[in-house]
Amino acid sequence: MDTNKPGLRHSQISEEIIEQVERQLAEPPSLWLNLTGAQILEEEGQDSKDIVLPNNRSQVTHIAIDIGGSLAKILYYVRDTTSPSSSSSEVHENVSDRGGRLSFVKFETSKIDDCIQLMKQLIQDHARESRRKPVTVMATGGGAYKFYDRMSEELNVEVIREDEMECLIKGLNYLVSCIPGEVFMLNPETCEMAFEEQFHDEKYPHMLVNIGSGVSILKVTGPSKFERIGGSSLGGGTLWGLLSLLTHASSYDEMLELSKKGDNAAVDMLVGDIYGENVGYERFGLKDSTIASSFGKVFRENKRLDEFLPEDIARSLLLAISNNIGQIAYLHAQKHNVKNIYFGGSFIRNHVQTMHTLTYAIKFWSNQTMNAYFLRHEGYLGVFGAFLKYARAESNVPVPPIS
Ligand SMILES: Nc1ncnc2c1ncn2[C@@H]1O[C@H](COP(=O)(O)OP(=O)(O)OP(=O)(O)O)[C@@H](O)[C@H]1O
Ligand SMILES: CC(C)(CO)[C@@H](O)C(=O)NCCC(=O)O
Repeated sequence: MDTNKPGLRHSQISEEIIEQVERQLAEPPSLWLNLTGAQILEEEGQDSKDIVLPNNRSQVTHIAIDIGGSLAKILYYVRDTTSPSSSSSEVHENVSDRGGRLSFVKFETSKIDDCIQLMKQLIQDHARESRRKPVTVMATGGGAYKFYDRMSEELNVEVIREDEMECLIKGLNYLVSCIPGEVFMLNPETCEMAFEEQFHDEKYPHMLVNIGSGVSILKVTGPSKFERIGGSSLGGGTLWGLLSLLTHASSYDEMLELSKKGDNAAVDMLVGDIYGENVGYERFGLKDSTIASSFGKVFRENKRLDEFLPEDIARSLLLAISNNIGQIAYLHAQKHNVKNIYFGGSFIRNHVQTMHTLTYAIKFWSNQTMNAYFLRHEGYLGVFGAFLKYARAESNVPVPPIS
């Protein structure tokens, strides 16, 4: 393990591995649930631009939504007639016992109209069969309160609100315990993913660092026992907002793409910029290539914004925010005596550089004693938790029990 302090200018990650990992994590896969188990369905994911609505053999029976400050995440449950292991033409007779598919879609919260429209369509398709029980919508996140009246009126169904932190923890604990292949670690040297069935003996306590618009840090001591031990307003919304001011990128993914090509040393002040090239402050583990001050070089360069490369700015800001969150996470874990840290929230977007920075920070500061874990459905913990609360109460949704 490299002993350099986090915040190094470059990380030696092979392009090939980055591509490999990011291809594998491109979009959150659908899940299949039935009474005896749950699994990830490895197939093309969906984005709001190419949503495939269920066909008429299937029924959307449950919808959950998590409306945050930046993104609204929808999950819909389709009681399907085909099992994942059968060919698409094979139809099972006893449909109600077969289980069903959970699909995940996200929208920008600013496009809440489109989001409500999608739910409306799913509900209307379901309602065509008058004998069916009406769909109930489970809503969480701040928007469950902000848009409650609108959703109730426009959807014309019961909307049940659930606390966002409770939902996050329910979703996390279920995904970790019940979905094989959901949780992974990143090798801090090579960035290869490591999937293991059992990462650690002690299930509790663990910590969730949820990086959404802002950051919430939760200590979890039991399946539904947790406390919010910290937070930070420097989160995903900060990166998204500042990069939309400072670069021409029009989407979050474009910003992440830019950051891959940048050299943050063009804007960050490195230890070597202060001590002299090839001279560091080794006595305290500060190499010449360590970032001494994020964006610290900008002022003395005396250049206009358009004279800096957007790629360099994107990389610098992503590193600054990820390092800061990694360090706060470590400090909270140390203070609360927690070894295993799960990182969630859409900020991560399964982006290798971000996961690497977080992993590196945790490993370095804890002297290798703490672990950083990531999840394939990182941005969907809350919406999944909201669904589980309802599914549990409803006997007709086959959800395998938590192990
Ligand atoms: N397609 C995207 N568009 C915009 N932001 C994205 C996208 N994908 C990932 N992000 C990042 O994810 C962040 C939002 O994460 P998430 O959905 O977990 O939080 P939220 O629920 O909106 O926020 P909060 O919980 O703080 O209310 C954004 O601020 C941005 O940094
Ligand atoms: C306000 C919430 C909880 C909304 O999800 C989130 O954005 C957050 O945790 N923000 C950080 C607030 C703080 O602790 O400084």
